[in-house]
Amino acid sequence: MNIHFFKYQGAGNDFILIDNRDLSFKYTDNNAVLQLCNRRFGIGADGLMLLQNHADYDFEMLYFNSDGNLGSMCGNGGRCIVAFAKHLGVIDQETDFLAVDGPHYAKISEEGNWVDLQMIDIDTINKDGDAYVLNTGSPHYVAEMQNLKDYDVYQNGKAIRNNETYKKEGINVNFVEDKGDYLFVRTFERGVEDETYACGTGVTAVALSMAQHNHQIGHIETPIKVLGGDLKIQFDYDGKQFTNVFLCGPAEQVFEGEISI
Ligand SMILES: N[C@H](CCC[C@H](N)C(=O)O)C(=O)O
Repeated sequence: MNIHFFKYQGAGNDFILIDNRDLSFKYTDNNAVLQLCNRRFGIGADGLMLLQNHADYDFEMLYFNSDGNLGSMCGNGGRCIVAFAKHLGVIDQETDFLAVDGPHYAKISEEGNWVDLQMIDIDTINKDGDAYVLNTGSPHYVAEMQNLKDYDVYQNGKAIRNNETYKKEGINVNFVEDKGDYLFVRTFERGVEDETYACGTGVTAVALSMAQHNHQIGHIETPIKVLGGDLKIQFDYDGKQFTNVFLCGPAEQVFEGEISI
């Protein structure tokens, strides 16, 4: 099968994008996604997304982790697929599309490389020891620490993701250092089973957890730095519920090509 693909990245979280409105890409076989995402033998990416038609929405997003399995919601992927939809002429500057965790509204800059993506409302944040655990479309564990720059995110993230509590379903593990003006975040992602340069649902989970932790109420804007760049989270918090949650950041097309599998 010959596949025409596009490569996108959002703050260094990188994805293969395929226009599958004609349903020509058959995804019954995990191995195809695994092979395409492989950084040595394929194109290389943290995940693969299909843009498909949907009767009630501008388009539907299907997201696979680089291990070949259908993932839960991917925030940076969501931002990238909005940029891709604009590139294809499927949308203009605003959209309502469908993802695995439900409908999402997003708006995109005129240049097509900055996307504000609305995330699901959140009303439950649990604790695991000192860490926060919540689902922002994907499950996340959030632990605060110092000297995050030098921390072994791979070994420690992997150990938490595979402990007795999380082993079966898996979890994305986020470490956060409060730098005063911004939060510095590093994430070990399930489904990639490695540290990635950014995780959109992860930094969203971090921003909400830190607001609860610091007893912040009202309209909150949280600047975030990750290994691959800068992101911003905006939301309203009344002490119980997080609403109008937006993940804002860059989404860039890197290249396009053909590959046969
Ligand atoms: N990188 C993604 C998260 C992918 C979710 C995946 N790792 C899973 O838990 O299935 C993001 O930007 O939100």
